[in-house]
Amino acid sequence: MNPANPPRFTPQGLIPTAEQLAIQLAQNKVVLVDANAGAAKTTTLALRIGEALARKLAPEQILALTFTPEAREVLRRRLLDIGVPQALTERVAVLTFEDFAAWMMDLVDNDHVRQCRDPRALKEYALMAVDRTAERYAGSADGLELHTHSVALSQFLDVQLGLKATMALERDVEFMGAEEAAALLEVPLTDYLTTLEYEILRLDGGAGATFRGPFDATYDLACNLDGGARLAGQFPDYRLVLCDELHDLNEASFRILDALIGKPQCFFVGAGDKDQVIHARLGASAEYLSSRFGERHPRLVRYPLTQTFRHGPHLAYAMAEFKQKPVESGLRLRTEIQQAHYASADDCAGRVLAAVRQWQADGYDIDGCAILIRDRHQSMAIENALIEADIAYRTPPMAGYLQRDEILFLRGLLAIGLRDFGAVKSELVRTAIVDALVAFSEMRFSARSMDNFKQQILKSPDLLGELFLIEDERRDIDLPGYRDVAAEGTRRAVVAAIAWLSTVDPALPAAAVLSELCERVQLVATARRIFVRPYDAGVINKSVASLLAAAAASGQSLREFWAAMNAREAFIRRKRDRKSVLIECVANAKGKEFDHVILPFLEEGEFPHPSQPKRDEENLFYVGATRARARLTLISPADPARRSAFINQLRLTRSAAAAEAALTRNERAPVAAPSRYYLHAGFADKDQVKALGAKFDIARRAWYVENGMDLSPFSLWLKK
Ligand SMILES: Nc1ncnc2c1ncn2[C@@H]1O[C@H](COP(=O)(O)OP(=O)(O)OP(=O)(O)O)[C@@H](O)[C@H]1O
Repeated sequence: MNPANPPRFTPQGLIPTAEQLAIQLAQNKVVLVDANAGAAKTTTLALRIGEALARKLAPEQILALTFTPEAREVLRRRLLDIGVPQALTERVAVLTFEDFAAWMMDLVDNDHVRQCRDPRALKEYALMAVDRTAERYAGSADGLELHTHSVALSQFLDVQLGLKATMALERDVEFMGAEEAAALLEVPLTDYLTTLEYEILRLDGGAGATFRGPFDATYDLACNLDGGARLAGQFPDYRLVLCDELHDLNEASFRILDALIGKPQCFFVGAGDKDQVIHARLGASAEYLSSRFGERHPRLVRYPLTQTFRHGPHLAYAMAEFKQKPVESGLRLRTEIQQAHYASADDCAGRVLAAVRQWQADGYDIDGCAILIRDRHQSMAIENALIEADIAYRTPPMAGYLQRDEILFLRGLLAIGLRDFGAVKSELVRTAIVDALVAFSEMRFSARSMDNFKQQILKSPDLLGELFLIEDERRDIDLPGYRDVAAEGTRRAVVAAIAWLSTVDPALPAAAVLSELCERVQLVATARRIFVRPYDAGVINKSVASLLAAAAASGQSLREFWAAMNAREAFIRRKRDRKSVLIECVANAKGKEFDHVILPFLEEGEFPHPSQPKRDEENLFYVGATRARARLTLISPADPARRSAFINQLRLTRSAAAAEAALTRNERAPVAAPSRYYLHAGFADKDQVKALGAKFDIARRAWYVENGMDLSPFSLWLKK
């Protein structure tokens, strides 16, 4: 520490490490913090804010940005945790990018911009954009594939989001044809043209936004700043801007940050971990951390945060090996890394179950246990094993295996064939089944008639089969060549398959009936057509394969299997209030932490996924493994040749030896004494404690005594 520049802010409850202190005191115009997972980025940014407040910066001149509302709440909480009083914390602008952008856009918006948080409302607009695209380009653009089912609309909404996040729509394509522009931007032509129409609708042809979906405010502000930087002039006078989770930065949010940092009086501190960049599809890229900031601000200074507070040295050192970077842990915690091996998918599920049971047997709460899967198709065997063992589990809403689109589709067919849709109890699942039937049969509907049908179905589930009778209704406008011949074939195949299914004896083995059903509805070919990304289509094949395997393993008849499937769903719903194990996709676990993390299916072909960039897969594994606090269980094939290469990359033998030594070191390290003792002295006591030698901490609004002074005169006010 520089004696000429001692810290003025002393946090409550922790003693900053030398690395944290360096960041707290940094006075450079642009500071980038290269942080490891769990290395207290958020706390450190809060320390920097505390220091600014202690140096009498007005709280209104501080802006702290996050990417998610959850991260925003954590940062607010951390400010309070480290002792910034509530009244001061409330005056600091801690906002998501989207909050900040919406606030700024409000200065130029028309009245009544509709905020669409509900994806259903966005789908309405997406449908209107599809119609406009059909009207405008149906005759002129080759390769136009306009679909209006829910899967196509979701994919379209994803693509338009990606185009905005990367600011690709702002690229100069003026002299290019649409095909060429779409190829340059690496998106399907149909989605590109539909995005253009969607934006015309949304921005009322340039008059101003009429509605905004998620991320649109950020995008609109980034566009505004680009087009002459009109709003930058109206930004509040921020002297300190901070940003958490910089690894989620994309081009649109980068441009907003850049405009903020561009103000001469503004200082910036951002923290991120380039190894946690996993949202490449939303335009997140390690480039911002590694080079873009540097290009814009050649004098930026980097500070490391290597020490993790989440787990002990065993996991810290394994991750250091994995990522070939320094990771340290000062905790006296033996984070265990356990391994188990399996012969088959069912066996893998059995090992997961054993790991959960061991955790319980060791006296821990199963609420703290998370099974993090690479993809949803992997959860079938695991969910079944947990149900059989009567262990409650939770998944995010509609994210269980039985609620995957392709499984909902098959469930819908079975419901019609067996005339038993009433067996599906949840209304949410029922409407999702209708959506899946429409999507996988490549049917065409107006949104209104779909909604009517769903309403009816909720009241009389046995009408489900009628879905295929109303299909022929035209959309609101007549669109010749709107869908291709293959899609027409799918619908016919589905109708024929349903007719066949209703003649099948439900006492026949489920596995045989289901595999014939998949053939008859051309499930694989259809999936390939309706899912634009080959990756998604591939996951569907695996998912259907696991359903067939489960049916075969159960030895059940069709009727029994159908009943068991619905009973399973009811089981999960019933158990929702009990303590439960979490099943979640690794990508969605970012930013969270769990006492025990179980990573199953660590095999080549699954994790890393062969079609995805190696770096992304490595980052995903790193994110998953670093969520663990006390225990990490890695489950991989018994055959070493089939094991995920990630396991070897952890160099567990070597890292464990170093970790043992570090743990001993941590256990022997003296507990550092606090540098100050804070007093419970109110306004009425101020003259008295001041006369006794206490000092006032302006950031914490509290009186304190320096370490080393005689504390006995202060015993009345000493905090425990
Ligand atoms: N110097 C310190 N000494 C002890 N504990 C600390 C210290 N700094 C932070 N912590 C604790 O570490 C925990 C994690 O901190 P924080 O929430 O800031 O991490 P994070 O930013 O969420 O981590 P990640 O890097 O994964 O985003 C908190 O409980 C915090 O109190």
